[in-house]
Amino acid sequence: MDMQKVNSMDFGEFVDVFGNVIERCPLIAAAVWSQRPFSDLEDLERHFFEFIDTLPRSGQEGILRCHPDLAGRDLQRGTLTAESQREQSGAGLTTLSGDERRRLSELNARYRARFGFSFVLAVRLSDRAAVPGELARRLHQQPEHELRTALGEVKKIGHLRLLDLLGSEPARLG
Ligand SMILES: NC(=O)NC1=NC(=O)NC1=O
Repeated sequence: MDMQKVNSMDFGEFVDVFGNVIERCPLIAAAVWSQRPFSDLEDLERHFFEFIDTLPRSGQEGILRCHPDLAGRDLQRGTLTAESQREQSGAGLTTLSGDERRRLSELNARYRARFGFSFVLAVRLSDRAAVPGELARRLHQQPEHELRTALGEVKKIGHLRLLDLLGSEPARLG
């Protein structure tokens, strides 16, 4: 998909395509649409990220709460969004042992109790073996620092999803 196509989308099309770039936060795409035209993927992405950065803390925490837990209830129930399903199964989170799932669930609960939002990690850039360790490490971060770290992961997920959507056009030979 090229930027000319993106810039010609009406509101409904734009939110249909980009509404889940930030997990379960179509509001962000709905807001960013009015910033068109976008010069390229980086420009489009910058608008998504500026929206997140300029939210009050409560809004930023709300974005984190919209993310389904890793190997959590949504995955068990099959209620993940298509993007999350691909990411979580791609990272091997659908084939955890009972013990691994219980450990992750217990760590997630401790993390949520401490910070008031879910643990978010761009699992396409990680793997199932690293998740518990990363969660345990971040569990001890200071809240202000962890909020920034978690939002950084949201942006990594968003960047990869935008690449999936806009990808690099097949090189035009000649
Ligand atoms: N809580 C999460 O980190 N969720 C997710 N990370 C991903 O990369 N995809 C998800 O659904």
